[in-house]
This record gives sequence, structure tokens and C-alpha cells, in this order.
Amino acid sequence: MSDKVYVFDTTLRDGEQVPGCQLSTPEKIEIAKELETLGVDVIEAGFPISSPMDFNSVIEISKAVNDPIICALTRSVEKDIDFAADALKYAKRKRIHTGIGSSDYHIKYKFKSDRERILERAVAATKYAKKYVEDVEFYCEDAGRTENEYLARMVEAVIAAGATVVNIPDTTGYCLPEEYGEKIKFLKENVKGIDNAIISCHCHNDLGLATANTMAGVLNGARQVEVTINGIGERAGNTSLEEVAMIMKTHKDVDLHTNIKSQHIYALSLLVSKMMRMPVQPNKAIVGRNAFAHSSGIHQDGVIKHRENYEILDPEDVGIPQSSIILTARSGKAALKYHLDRLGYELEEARVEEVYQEFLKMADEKKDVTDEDLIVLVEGALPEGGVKLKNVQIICGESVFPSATVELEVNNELVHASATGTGSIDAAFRAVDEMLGETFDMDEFLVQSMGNRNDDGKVHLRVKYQDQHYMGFGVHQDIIIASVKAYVDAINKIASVKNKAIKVSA
Ligand SMILES: CC(=O)SCCNC(=O)CCNC(=O)[C@H](O)C(C)(C)COP(=O)(O)OP(=O)(O)OC[C@H]1O[C@@H](n2cnc3c(N)ncnc32)[C@H](O)[C@@H]1OP(=O)(O)O
Ligand SMILES: CC(C)C(=O)C(=O)O
Ligand SMILES: [Mg+2]
Repeated sequence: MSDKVYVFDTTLRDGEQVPGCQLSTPEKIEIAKELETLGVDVIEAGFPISSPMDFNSVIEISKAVNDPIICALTRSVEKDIDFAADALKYAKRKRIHTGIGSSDYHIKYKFKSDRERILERAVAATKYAKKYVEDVEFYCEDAGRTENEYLARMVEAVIAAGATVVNIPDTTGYCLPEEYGEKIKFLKENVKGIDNAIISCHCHNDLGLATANTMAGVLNGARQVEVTINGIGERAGNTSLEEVAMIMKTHKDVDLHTNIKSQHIYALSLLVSKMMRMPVQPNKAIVGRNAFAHSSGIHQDGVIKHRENYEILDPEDVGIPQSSIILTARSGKAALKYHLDRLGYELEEARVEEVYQEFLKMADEKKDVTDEDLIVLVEGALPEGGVKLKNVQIICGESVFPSATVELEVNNELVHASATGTGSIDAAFRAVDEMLGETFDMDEFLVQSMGNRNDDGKVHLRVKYQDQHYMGFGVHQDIIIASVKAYVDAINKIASVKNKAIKVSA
């Protein structure tokens, strides 16, 4: 039987320390419930003394969640611990997470103190928290830069004072994996009573090593990982939950497991990204837009023949319906045929070759080739139902109603409509909706500038239609036009995939 590694999720505490990502109490409750469904063992719900809203969030999460332990963070300060205990009063299972800086940087420059006095404060805080709850986790902040002998003394002292979990944070993301792993091993081998507590890894990603360090920690005896969804957190972020969970699931050889029900990962990643208004980078492991997208011919051919040629994970295992084959100028005929087949075209080899040559010219110019483009390549024109964007005119400013006039070509007929909205993009989308007589729900919208102010802007968005998602992509120097292009692109995909004739509204 493999060893269980406890998953301590701190999306709602360390994750929420990201500027601009603060959540309301109802939003936190929604995420907490999804974390429970995902199977995390501990939810760090907040830092109750920090603000009345955070205090209230911990109370409400405690009421809303049943299985996971609810944890509240404090400094080694009695008042913080009083607040935490009060906020946790409704939790079915509760933990106070207290601690203090242990590195000489923190001791000297933050606390203007010395090692012995800090050790006394650590023990006193642990004992004080123990008066309220049985389960006390102690963090040795900046343990990554703390000398191992002193760290071991602190860990031993807080375990003797009753700590049930000892957290060894690499607060500044400084350690190398080998160094962090050695640190955990050192504690395992040198701390009296270490087996009375669980060692926890809390690693930051300043050098991109958070996941590697966390894994080095568990491989050397730690049995709790402190993680966030999408790896969000202070500065460069924390270790991401999805990465460590999938590493342990994929590498059976490490003989470790978590209780994470991985099929829920993607939905929660989207929820957190949306609520925190924090887009996930496209190449993010496990949950990024491109994590299961193949865009070059050799890879595409390999994946079409046998998915495992280029994928070590099954996308369904993390809740992503399937891998995708993206048509670009680096695609080969296997990828082109795959999409032609999906769209229902059965072409002779010679015709495929012709379409392929035309496709390459288009892909060199357009970067991404859509279903709509393929239909034009094969048929010579858009069939009934296709929409082309012809023109966009915007009025915006401080004291005007944002309004847009959009001209479309629908079934070879030019039509236009005007609308107002909460902003120029919303106004333009409403104008499109008005012409087509339908509103398309959008649940993702990402604008990227390519570099400097003169460059093209790229827009990726996602529209939900009859329980399916359709991606739209647009590129233009003006981001409003890029957005409308992306919207129209998604609508055309719905038309081609659903065989839905798009008509001008009467
Ligand atoms: C690594 C981490 O992520 S730690 C968690 C980070 N999260 C947060 O800081 C969010 C919540 N924090 C807050 O709301 C506020 O900082 C509070 C309520 C905790 C404190 O607010 P203030 O009393 O105004 O203090 P302020 O934030 O200016 O400074 C922090 C104080 O805490 C002290 N402190 C910092 N960490 C600890 C600790 N673990 N134990 C004891 N004291 C600590 C600092 O030395 C400083 O006190 P000093 O001015 O006497 O030296
Ligand atoms: C409060 C502690 C656990 C922390 O977030 C850190 O040290 O990074
Ligand atoms: Mg942290």
C-alpha cells in the first residue's frame, strides 16, 4: 500500500495574497466547496485577524464545509490566535496554523531579535494555540534559508509543545530541490519526536522550482504538501496542486498517493481563474490551454496514431474532454486530414494535396487555421451559415455610452447593427447578437498584447453553446476588432460543428 500524502490547499489564503485577486465571502465558499469535492484534506481558509471580511469568511467556510480540516493562519501573537480560534468555532475539524520567521534574515532584520528569544516565542505560540485546538500546525517561516541545526531545534521544541504538523516553508523560493530534500531528511534524522508530527512542504516559485522542491520534500519523508490551484500565490506563486497531484498519480514508482479526484481539476482551475481574474498561462502544466494541444506536424501525426506517443497524461483524467490538434503552418497532412474528416469531408489523395498547399499559404499568413477557413479552402466559399466580419466602428470615452456599429456578411448579404454596452467590446458583441438574433454566453476572455504598443493584440475567448465550448481567436492591431473577430470565429465554429445555419435575425 502506497503512503498517503495530505493535500493542504492554501488557494484561499496564500493564493488570495495575489494583488487584485481578493475574493468575497460567497466566492470563497464556492471555491471551498469545490475543493471539498476535489478531495483536499485541509483548506486554509484565511488569516482571521487580518480583516473583518477574512474573519467572516473563515466562519462561513467552516459552516459550509464538512470533510476537510479548516485551517486559519496566525502570527506567533496571542491576539491572532484568539481571533483564529473564534473564527474556527463552527468548523467540524479545525486547525490553527501559527509560526514565526526562523532564518537569520527574519530574526535580525524583521524581528530585531535573536535565535533564543524567537525559539521561546515559537514554543509559547504553540502552547497558546494548543489551549484552543488539538491540531496545531507550526510554520518556520523562511525555513529554506534557515540553518538546518537551528531549524531542527525549533521543530523539536514546537513538537514537544504539541505541534501536530511542522511546516518547512521555502518562503522565498530559494532552495534547489536537492537542498530542500536534504533539509527534510536532516529533520527526519535529527529531530527527537519527529514521528509525532507530519512534516509539511510549503514552497514558493521564485526560481520556478516550487513543484520540484515539494516533490523533493515528500521523497525525503514529508507527508503534507501546501499547494494552490493554478499555482497562484504571493509573488511568483506557490506549488500548484494539479502538478503535485498528477506527478504522484503518474509516477507509480514513487509509491505515494493523494485523495485528489483528479477529474475535477480542470473545472476548479477555470473557476479560480475566473473568480480571481487571473488568466492561466497557456503553457501551464496540466491546466494551461496548450497542455494537451498539439500544433506541429510530427507530434500531431504521432498523437493521431497513438495518443501516448506524445502525451503522458490522459486529458480526461484531469477533466479536459480531449486533446486538440491545432492547425498551423507547422502542421502536416495527417493533421489536415484529421480535421477534414471531423468536418465530414472525404477527399481523394490528390485533392488533399491541393488543399494542403493552399492551407500552408493561409497558415503562413494567419497563424491559426479555423474550421471556417478549412471549409472555405475545400468549398471555395463559406456555405450557408458562415459569418464574416466586414467592419467595426466604435464610440467610446469618459462621458459617452460605449456604442458600436458592426457590419457582417451573412450568407453573402451585408448587414449591420448598432448597440450600446458596458464597454466597447460588450457593445460590439451585442451588435453581433442583435443581427444574429441570439446571445452567445462567453465564459473566458483573454487579451494579450504581443509586445510593444504598435504590435498586434491577440484575443482568445470561449463561448458556451448547448453545453459545449467553442474557442474563438482573433488578431488585429486594435483589440476591439480582434475581440469581435474572435467572437465571430467562435460563432462560425458553432455553425460548422453543429451544422447550424446562421441567419440574419428578422
Ligand atoms: C509568508 C506569509 O505569507 S505570511 C502571511 C502574509 N499575509 C499577510 O500578511 C496578510 C495578513 N496580514 C495583515 O493583515 C497584517 O499584516 C496584520 C494584521 C497581521 C498585522 O498588521 P500590523 O499590526 O499593522 O503590522 P504590519 O503588517 O505593519 O507589520 C507586521 C508585524 O508583524 C510582525 N510579525 C510578522 N510575522 C510575525 C510572526 N510570524 N509572528 C509574530 N510577529 C510577526 C512583524 O515583525 C511586524 O511587527 P513589528 O512592526 O512590531 O515589527
Ligand atoms: C505563512 C507561511 C506558511 C507562508 O506562507 C510562507 O512561509 O510562505
Ligand atoms: Mg507562502
